[in-house]
Amino acid sequence: VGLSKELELSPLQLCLENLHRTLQRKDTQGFFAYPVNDTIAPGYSNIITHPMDFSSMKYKIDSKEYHTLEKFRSDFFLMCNNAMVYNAPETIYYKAAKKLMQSGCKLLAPDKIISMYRGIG
Ligand SMILES: CC(=O)c1cc(-c2ccccn2)c2ncccn12
Repeated sequence: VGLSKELELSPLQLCLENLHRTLQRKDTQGFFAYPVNDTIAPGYSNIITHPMDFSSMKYKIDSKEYHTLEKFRSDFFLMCNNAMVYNAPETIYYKAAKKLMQSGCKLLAPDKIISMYRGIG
């Protein structure tokens, strides 16, 4: 039921859901919504050893795989970095990743993370 579902989410999870939603909203073209596959990106799985995308991050939040904000933060930067490794600088994907990373830097700045823990703790 609705309320009991809500209560299942720990304070950390609520914080992670919030950060995830805020960051995903910035991906207006949806380039980072789902795993990149080799059909749309030839050779992707040979070049990128640790793929990451917003849907995988959401799954990790819901399955309580993130025990700290730092783990969530590193997955977010992994996702952006992968796009800046695979795609050439002049591509729309590289530019979108760079912009998304800049938003993430602000939202996930260490001092912001600390104040979030203060808020949770
Ligand atoms: C994130 C990324 O590297 C990416 C997303 C996509 C993408 C994602 C959704 C729809 C279309 N393209 C993509 N296509 C070709 C090469 C790279 N990409």
